[in-house]
Amino acid sequence: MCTAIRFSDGSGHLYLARNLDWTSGYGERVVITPTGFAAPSPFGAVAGIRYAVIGMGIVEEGTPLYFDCGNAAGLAVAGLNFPGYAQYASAPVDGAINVAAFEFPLWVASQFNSVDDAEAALSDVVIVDRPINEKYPSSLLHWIIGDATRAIVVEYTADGLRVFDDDVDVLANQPGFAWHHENLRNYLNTSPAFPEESALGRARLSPFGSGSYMRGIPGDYYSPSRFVRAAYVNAHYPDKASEEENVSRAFHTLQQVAMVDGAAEMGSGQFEKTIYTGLFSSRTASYYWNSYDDPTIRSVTLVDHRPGGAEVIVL
Ligand SMILES: C[C@H](CCC(=O)NCCS(=O)(=O)O)[C@H]1CC[C@H]2[C@@H]3[C@H](O)C[C@@H]4C[C@H](O)CC[C@]4(C)[C@H]3C[C@H](O)[C@]12C
Repeated sequence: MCTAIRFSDGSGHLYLARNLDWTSGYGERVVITPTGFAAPSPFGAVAGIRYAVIGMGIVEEGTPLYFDCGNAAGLAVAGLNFPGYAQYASAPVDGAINVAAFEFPLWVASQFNSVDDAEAALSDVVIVDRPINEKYPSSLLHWIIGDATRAIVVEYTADGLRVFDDDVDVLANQPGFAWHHENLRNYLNTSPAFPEESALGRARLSPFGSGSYMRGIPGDYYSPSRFVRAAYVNAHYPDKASEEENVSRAFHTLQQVAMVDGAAEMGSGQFEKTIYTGLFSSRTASYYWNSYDDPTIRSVTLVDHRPGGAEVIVL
C-alpha cells in the first residue's frame, strides 16, 4: 500500500512525500526530465517540458514513468494504487486533453506550477488506458497533487474524472478519497492533549503518560487506518522552518505508516513492505529518499543535473 502527505514550511515551499509499499520494486531510480526533452506523449498532452521534473520512476520506451515527482516551480504529484475503483477511458476523446495513465505525473509536473492551474486544466482532461507497452499494462491509480498552499486528489472512475479538495493533505489507497474524509469523523475524540486527572466512582485516575487521547487512532496497515494515522500525525506536527527539520518531519511522519516485512500478506502470498520513502522539497528542488534495505536518506538536487538539457537523466 502507499501513503502520501503534503505540508509546507510556512514560507511558500512545498513538501510532498510518499511511501511506496509493495512486495518488490520495479528497478526505480531518481529520474530527471529536463526542459529540452521531447516526450513521446501518445496524444500530445506533454507537448513540451515547461518545468524540469525530478522524482522516482523508471524509463521505458524512452519515456520517464514517474511514481511521484515535482518541479522547481513548486508543484508535486504522487500516484497510489486504486484498483477496484480506477477506470480510465478506453480511447482518446476528440477535443479533450488526452493524457495516457502512465504519463499523468509527468503531465502534471511538467506543465503546471500550482494546484489551481492544474485543477483548471483537469476539467478538460480524459485519462486514457493506453499502456506504454505490453510489459506494463496501465496501473490503476489515484493521485495527490500538492503545492505550498493546498492539495487535491484526482480520481478517474466509471463516473469519469473527479477532483477533491484534500484539506487534510493525505492520501492512501482504497476506497475513494470521499470515504476516507468522511471516516475522519469517527476520530473526533482524538487529540494530543494531556488529560486531567478524572474521577470514576471514588477513584481518582491519572494518565500513565502522554498519548492518552490518541487512543483509538488505528495502528494497523489497512488503507483506511493509514489514512487516519497519517492525517493525525501530519496535522498535529508543529510547523518547521528549515529544510533539515522538514525533511525530518516527512520521514518521521511516513514512518508512522510504513509497512514492515511479514506483517501484511497480499493476495499473491507475498508480503508488502515499504520499498522506499520519497520526498520532494520545492525549497531546494530536491528529491530525498531511502529504501527498506538502506534507511540512509539520500538526496539529489535538480540544478546539479542540467535541468535545461535534452536527455532524461537516470541517477
Ligand atoms: C505498485 C505502486 C503502487 C503501490 C501501492 O499503492 N500499493 C497499494 C497496495 S494495495 O493495492 O492497496 O494492496 C504503483 C505506483 C506507481 C506505479 C508505476 C507507475 O504508474 C509507472 C508505470 C506505469 C505502467 O503503466 C506500469 C508500470 C509502472 C512502473 C507502475 C507500476 C506500479 O503500478 C506502481 C509502482
